Amino acid sequence: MESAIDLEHVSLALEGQSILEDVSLSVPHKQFLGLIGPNGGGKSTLLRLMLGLLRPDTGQVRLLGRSPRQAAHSVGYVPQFTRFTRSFPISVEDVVLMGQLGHGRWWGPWRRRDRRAVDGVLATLEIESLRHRRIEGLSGGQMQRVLIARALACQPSILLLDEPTASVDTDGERALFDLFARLRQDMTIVLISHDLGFVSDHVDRVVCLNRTLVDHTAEPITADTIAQLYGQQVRMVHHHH
Ligand SMILES: Nc1ncnc2c1ncn2[C@@H]1O[C@H](COP(=O)(O)OP(=O)(O)OP(=O)(O)O)[C@@H](O)[C@H]1O
Repeated sequence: MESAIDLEHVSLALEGQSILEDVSLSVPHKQFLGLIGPNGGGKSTLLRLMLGLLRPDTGQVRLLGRSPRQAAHSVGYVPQFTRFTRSFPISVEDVVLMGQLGHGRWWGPWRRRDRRAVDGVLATLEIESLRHRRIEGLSGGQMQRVLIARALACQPSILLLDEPTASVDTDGERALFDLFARLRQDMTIVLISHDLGFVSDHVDRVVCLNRTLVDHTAEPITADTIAQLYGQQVRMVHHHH
């Protein structure tokens, strides 16, 4: 059986600058993968390739054996929090329903079936009580859960998360990783983080991206390795729970 995600010799330059160079990565079904690396290392760009928002200059990206565009209805995406504007006067329910747009439904009044699907994801994220709240007034942790609920609304088999714990406190982080531990039973997860120590406690495998990709499956990750590869930007702190 093919992998959930397959990148073969992917290279990409943007505005004449090489961003990704000969990146190959195969993520088996239901693997929980941590993607780490310094600022500007190309992590978000790699997710954009998986989403079909960018195309590689050379090499190939396949999700579930198909092109990213063909597989889009099976992929949930949680953007970096800071890239999501919160100034719209819309409710939590509306944001979550938006997760179903582009997944085979036409714009128009929400159907009762759509709303019922939202019941399930709001319960999974334990945010039923926020359903009719405007998103402007939510805390960072609450908003992060809303964005994850939105990504789950299409019942994806691949979930891509760009720094989902960046704007939540330590308790919130722990709660999110408990959630990911449940979700990973049903889907493949790729999670971008700066925090190697925290991530490596929870994921199956860690890969580091700094224009080229280094797979740490085979070798133990030490603070020295990280410092040599990436300087001090990646934290190597083990959190004790
Ligand atoms: N549309 C674009 N045009 C030109 N350069 C871009 C574009 N998008 C990203 N870049 C550059 O590509 C590089 C990688 O950016 P990317 O956002 O993928 O890194 P990242 O690893 O996700 O970083 P961070 O941890 O800061 O989010 C950066 O140097 C960035 O300036």
